[in-house]
Parts: sequence; structure tokens; C-alpha cells
Amino acid sequence: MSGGLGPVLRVEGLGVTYGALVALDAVTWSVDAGEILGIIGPNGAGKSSCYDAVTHLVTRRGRVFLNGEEVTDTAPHLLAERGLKRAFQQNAFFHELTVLENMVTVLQDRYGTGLLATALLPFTQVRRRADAVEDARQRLVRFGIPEAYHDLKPTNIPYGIQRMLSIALAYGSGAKALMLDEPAAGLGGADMTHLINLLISLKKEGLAVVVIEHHMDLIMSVADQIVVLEQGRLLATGTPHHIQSDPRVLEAYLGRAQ
Ligand SMILES: Nc1ncnc2c1ncn2[C@@H]1O[C@H](COP(=O)(O)OP(=O)(O)OP(=O)(O)O)[C@@H](O)[C@H]1O
Repeated sequence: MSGGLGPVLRVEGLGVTYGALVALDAVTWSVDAGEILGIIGPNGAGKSSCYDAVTHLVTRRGRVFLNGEEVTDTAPHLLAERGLKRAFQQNAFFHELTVLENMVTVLQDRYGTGLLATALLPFTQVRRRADAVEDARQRLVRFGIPEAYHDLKPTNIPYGIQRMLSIALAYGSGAKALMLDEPAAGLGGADMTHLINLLISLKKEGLAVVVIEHHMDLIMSVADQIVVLEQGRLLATGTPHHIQSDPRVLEAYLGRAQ
């Protein structure tokens, strides 16, 4: 899984324990720029724990490298600043703000704070806010959220669009590596096609994307590499083709899912 420039994100020997429970045990993987890595496994296999370990939300063993630099001891918010971004299983929005305002808010690292204020702003800040709003509109459209939804509250837009919004907000003003947790949950039909197109376009732009997903059709069609976890251990790793024909994987997971 390493390209000419080396992986964007690499984890080595990640381990997480909750009391006596070993949720993740010595798991190693990496993802390159312009690559989608899928992480699959049965319920409780350790997929979300793996994300929590990478983004330093839990105490863990192992090492994490971002663009070749060790970030094992870097605080979660500093990891985000350095381009490691994550979307969660549940949509996390500012419910009192519109879709557009939610997007503007996550652009504060680029445009500065106070973007939502409308009164008594000096001219330079008014200009800065206008730029941020225009940027936010363009980003939303790029993530598959049409302008008709921009001025609505997130809970008033269709569920499929909410999922796209959560990815757009996680990506924020930019990312080098983007980790998505079950982005296809609850999606069907056209929404699934939009998600697949979005993932492929992010990959083509050179982003390193990691996707936890139970939806096998999605993961097998978009992933370049797949990591299979079972009971916290790395059961197998390889291309979708390789994984789909691995007898251990079929028995542990895919067989049961069919
Ligand atoms: N905060 C916690 N405290 C105690 N045990 C936990 C905690 N979080 C997860 N676990 C346990 O760790 C194991 C791995 O859970 P994890 O959520 O990482 O699995 P998963 O593969 O993401 O599952 P799912 O597909 O259901 O989301 C499970 O046995 C789970 O019950």
C-alpha cells in the first residue's frame, strides 16, 4: 500500500483495550494519496476503535504517521489541523444553523473566526465573510448538496443529503486523509450513486480516503485496498478481488453477510 511518495497515513501495531477486552490488537495498515482503503469486519470487530485509536480519542498502543511524520503523540485537534479529518457514524451538525452556516463555521480555520456575525463588522471582515460564504456554497455543491438546501436547517433536508453534508463538514477547508465511518448507512438508490461518485472524485483529487463500511457492494466497487478485521485482529488485507476470494474472509464475514 505504499506509493512513490510513501503513504499519507500509516498506522503500525495499533492496539486498544477497554478493561479486560482487547478491542484492537496489533493492527497495521496504510493508505496513499489518491487511494481508498476500506475497513470491513463483523459488528464489534474493532473498526470504530481503530478510528478512535488513529485520531487519538482513546488510549492506545502503536504508532501513527501522517505524510511520513510520526504523529503518535499529537493531540486530536492538532491532527485535524494537519489534515487528518474524520466523519462519524452519526451526523453531527449545529442544528440551529443552516446548512450553509454549518459549512461557513468549519471554514473558520481558513477565514478566521466570527464569520457568522452580521452587524457592526469592519469592512475587511464583511469582505472576508462574503468570501467565506461563497467558498462554502461552492464546497457544498461540490459535495453534492444543491443550493436549494443551503438555507435550510440540516434536519429539514433529506437524509441522503445530510450524509453528504457530514462528509463535507468533516473535510472542512481541506484534508490530506479523510476517515469516514459507514457513510452509506441508511442510503439507497440515487443517494448511493452520489456517494460513490463523491468518493471517486475525492480520490481522483489525490485525497487518501479510509472508509469503514458494511455495505459490501459499495466497498468492493470503490476501494483500492481492503483491511478485514475480526475480533480486533487483522484477518486479511488486499485488493477487493483478493479479499472476495479469501476463504478466511468468506468464512468469518462475507459468507455470513450473503
Ligand atoms: N468505550 C468502550 N468501552 C468498552 N468497550 C467498548 C467501547 N467501545 C467499544 N467497545 C467494545 O470494543 C469492541 C470493538 O468495538 P468497535 O465499536 O470498535 O467495533 P466495530 O467493528 O466498529 O463494530 P460496529 O460494526 O458494530 O460499529 C466491541 O466488543 C465493543 O463492545
